[in-house]
Amino acid sequence: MASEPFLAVDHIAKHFGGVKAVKDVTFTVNRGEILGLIGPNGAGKTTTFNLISGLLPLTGGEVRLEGRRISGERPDRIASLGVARTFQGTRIFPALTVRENLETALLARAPVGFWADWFGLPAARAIHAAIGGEVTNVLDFIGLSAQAERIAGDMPYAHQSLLGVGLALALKPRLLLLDEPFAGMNPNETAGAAAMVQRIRDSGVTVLFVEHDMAAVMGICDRIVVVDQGSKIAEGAPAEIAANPRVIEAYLGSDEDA
Ligand SMILES: Nc1ncnc2c1ncn2[C@@H]1O[C@H](COP(=O)(O)OP(=O)(O)OP(=O)(O)O)[C@@H](O)[C@H]1O
Repeated sequence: MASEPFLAVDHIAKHFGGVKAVKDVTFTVNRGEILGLIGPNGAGKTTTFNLISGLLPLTGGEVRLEGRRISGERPDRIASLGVARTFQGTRIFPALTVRENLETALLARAPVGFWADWFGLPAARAIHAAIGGEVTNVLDFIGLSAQAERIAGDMPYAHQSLLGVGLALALKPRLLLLDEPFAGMNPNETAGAAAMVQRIRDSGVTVLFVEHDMAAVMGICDRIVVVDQGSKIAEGAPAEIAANPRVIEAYLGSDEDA
């Protein structure tokens, strides 16, 4: 029998009452690849992310990470197994600085109790010192070192989006789900963020991402899965997808301008 794929999305379905947001979608993600999940508005992409990360219960099917069923587990459990994600519109702490955002994410992961932290016990100090180094690394990785002391909510959206990626990276994931990482970015920012996604993959993290910027998707994905109206309509290398008549029709038949 072939060995289990890194991530197996196996006949998943999600119905919201009468709305079949995801009907019967199956695909796999190989370890170390960048897989793009694309499709017109309302195709079911974000719902698929929510099913993989455990934010929503499945109506049918299952999701496995290295052969182990993760669907049905709580989102924090799935995160602790190495699956981190970002959100459309970002979920940063807008009143905190960039550094404080990352410290908060790293502290949430570290085994330090609230009271030990509060009283500045030596163990907590040691953890803070370790976290300082990690914050520096993540800041460097997401290209926000110069913005470390800025209030996150005051930054342009593109920078907030990078910080969202940093918060996910702070969890030291093996699989990173990025929901529209290039939204609201100009071409220069998109190029920088695309290079960052490739660096993330090169550091050993498998990446699954949803994105509307077709040039960026075509440029950095190893493979692409296309969904439309809750169903998978195509899967393949970027060049195959770009030439696929069903994909072209799905996009031309929608209001999508991407
Ligand atoms: N909580 C919900 N309750 C009811 N319907 C929902 C819910 N979430 C999503 N839907 C519906 O499910 C379908 C798929 O939505 P989803 O957000 O997954 O699409 P998407 O491909 O991510 O779209 P977009 O590109 O616009 O973000 C849509 O018809 C949407 O209206």
